[in-house]
Amino acid sequence: MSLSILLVEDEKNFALSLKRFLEGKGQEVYVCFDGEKGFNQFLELNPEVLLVDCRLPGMGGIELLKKAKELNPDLYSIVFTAFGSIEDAVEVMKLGSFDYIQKPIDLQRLGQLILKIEENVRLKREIDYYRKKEETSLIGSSQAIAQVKESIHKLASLSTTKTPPTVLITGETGTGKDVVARLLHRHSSRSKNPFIHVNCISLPENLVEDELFGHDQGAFTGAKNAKPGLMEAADGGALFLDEIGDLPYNLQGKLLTALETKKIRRLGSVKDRKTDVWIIAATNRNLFEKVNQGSFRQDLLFRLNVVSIYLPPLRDRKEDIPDLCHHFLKKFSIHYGKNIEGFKEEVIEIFLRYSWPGNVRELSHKIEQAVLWCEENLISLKHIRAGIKNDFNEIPSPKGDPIEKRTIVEELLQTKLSLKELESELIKLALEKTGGNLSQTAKLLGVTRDWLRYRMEKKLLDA
Ligand SMILES: Nc1ncnc2c1ncn2[C@@H]1O[C@H](COP(=O)(O)OP(=O)(O)OP(=O)(O)O)[C@@H](O)[C@H]1O
Repeated sequence: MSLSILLVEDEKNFALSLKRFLEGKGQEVYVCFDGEKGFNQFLELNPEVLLVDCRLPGMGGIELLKKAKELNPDLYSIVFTAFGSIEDAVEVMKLGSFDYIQKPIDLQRLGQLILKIEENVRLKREIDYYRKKEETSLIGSSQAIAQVKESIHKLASLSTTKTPPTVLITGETGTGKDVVARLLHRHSSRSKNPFIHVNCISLPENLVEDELFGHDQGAFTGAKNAKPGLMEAADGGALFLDEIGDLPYNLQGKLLTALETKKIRRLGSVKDRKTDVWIIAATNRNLFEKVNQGSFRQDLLFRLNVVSIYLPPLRDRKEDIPDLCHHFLKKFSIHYGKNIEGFKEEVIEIFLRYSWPGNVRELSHKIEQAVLWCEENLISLKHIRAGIKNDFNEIPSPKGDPIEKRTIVEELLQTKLSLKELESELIKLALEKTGGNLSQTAKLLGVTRDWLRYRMEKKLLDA
């Protein structure tokens, strides 16, 4: 594991020799020679460790530390001083610095401190990971989900020191591709190493290459320091390339080379670096179609598709809906501090009839919204439809469905509007929807045009 370290030290020769020493220990070190620039660099890099000299031109080391700690209280810092004043030492430790050491620096001691920090950072990453792990589980008892779980376990049992085969996860949006990618990593022998998620669609095209492969110092205007890319950051772990279908064509070749040679080359570099990254890719597009259209490389598709996992849309595995409903109900009840026991049967019935174009994500949002509105023991249709006009009001309902009809009528009765008022409101709304066209309004209401005209005239007479 390598730490990202920012070193702010005005003695140039000392700073550069320290950089070499730490890089020799496998760390990524960025150097600045004055406080002001050091702070700007800190804002840009957000390093895990700050090594800073107490006395600096421009902004002093203690002030820099104070500002950096305000922005990132988890930052590890070690402060150097040539003067060894007790007041400085007290202030530095009060600011939560990891240590304070006097110049000339004892490199062995510094090396040990860095090792300790590395251990702490590793632990923190693991804790964060386990926290995340609790949040991730693949719910569902359908045949399709059972098969996906089997694939995850098969891949996990390949506890090999070699890089596992590339996996391509396909399925419509919201079907759980991200969940599967995380589970693959979590159950694999790489679970203690990073899992890095990159959404190829959200990266601006000109930045994708830099993000994935990094750059060397001076690779382009503004590249003041070398920066490792995400392929390097995921070394030993997994890189999840989400929406891979949107990876720019010119980078597809570079990714293919990286996959085949297990080496990457930073922008502006002539040196290849070895990487051991498990690539998991996902897409909701048909990549074979993209190959036919000439926007996706066939050789890359074959390279990615060594193992493929398909997540069918929720409408094709409706038996998962009850389990998912209870899972999300529990999750959001805890989150919003509610005590809701379950769903009225009518809710599950209607959920089973809906087509869920947004898949599990849409179901999860729907339940979150219902939990927010519900102040009773059970979630009923009124909570599902509450408050907002949304697509869900258009759930296809087989004509004459007794449960649906009864629920609507019950809701209407609760409004305490008279039959006359209801009729009048219904006609008004239908007229609005058809832009005042009588024939269409009559059709919408399931009545004849003459009947509609008669009721409207009567309404005018009654008024
Ligand atoms: N089987 C499942 N069990 C539990 N939660 C699930 C399941 N499938 C999806 N989810 C949840 O649904 C939401 C959407 O899932 P996810 O982000 O994995 O979908 P996706 O296929 O990656 O979508 P996109 O293509 O839009 O990125 C997430 O909150 C996820 O936790």
